[in-house]
Amino acid sequence: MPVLAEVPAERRELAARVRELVEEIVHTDAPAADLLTAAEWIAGATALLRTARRDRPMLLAHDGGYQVSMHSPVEGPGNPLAPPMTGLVAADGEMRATAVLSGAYEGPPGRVHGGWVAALLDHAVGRAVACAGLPAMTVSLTVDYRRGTPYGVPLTVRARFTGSEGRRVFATGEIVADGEVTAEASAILVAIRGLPASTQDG
Ligand SMILES: CCCCCCCCCCCCCCCC(=O)SCCNC(=O)CCNC(=O)[C@H](O)C(C)(C)COP(=O)(O)OP(=O)(O)OC[C@H]1O[C@@H](n2cnc3c(N)ncnc32)[C@H](O)[C@@H]1OP(=O)(O)O
Repeated sequence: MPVLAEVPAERRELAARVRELVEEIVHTDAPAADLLTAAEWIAGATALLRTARRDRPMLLAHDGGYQVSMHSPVEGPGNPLAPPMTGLVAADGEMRATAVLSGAYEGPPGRVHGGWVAALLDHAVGRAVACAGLPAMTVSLTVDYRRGTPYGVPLTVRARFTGSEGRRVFATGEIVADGEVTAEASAILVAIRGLPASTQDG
């Protein structure tokens, strides 16, 4: 699988602008005519991109010294669905990254939707075990929501490999906002044979 030397700046830029767009869509009180005008502009941009559509998303690129899944919906700097994760550090079975989620991720009022909290943690445990040399898929994820996870502020996402038994791989993780743990996870993953060695990089 080819790995790009870096995330193309234009892809990062496009995804960032779409994230802003999504945030404004959920906050705007613009009149109906302006909503329709914006919808037409967006349709134009979509049509432009569709003229050069790939069959599959482009996957891996280097970013800040690490291989990232460029279009992952959680960490991907090129995917506007992803918050994304930044400042990734992953080595020896431990990972840490930062994510800032906008109001577009709201679940309970003023707080991040629990499904997105779980997505961050699922991704984090996958990252942690991959950088322990055991690329694996989650088969069980238990999340304890300790307090509301705020949006609009930096969240520290951490996870670590805690052991393995046969093909089962174990990991824990947590999200920290303003020095307080908001959610904790424990996960069981199953090691996948035959994944490319690149997925074992930090
Ligand atoms: C690629 C990009 C790279 C980018 C650069 C690197 C970045 C790298 C980080 C990326 C991070 C991504 C993070 C994404 C995180 C997801 O999104 S993971 C996706 C969500 N998970 C899935 O889709 C998995 C769905 N499940 C499956 O496909 C199948 O269960 C699996 C995983 C293939 C395993 O099936 P299987 O091979 O038939 O194995 P099976 O015999 O059922 O189970 C194996 C063992 O696990 C146990 N087990 C199975 N299920 C359970 C369970 N629920 N509870 C407890 N034990 C269980 C079994 O009892 C068995 O134990 P033993 O008998 O061996 O002791």
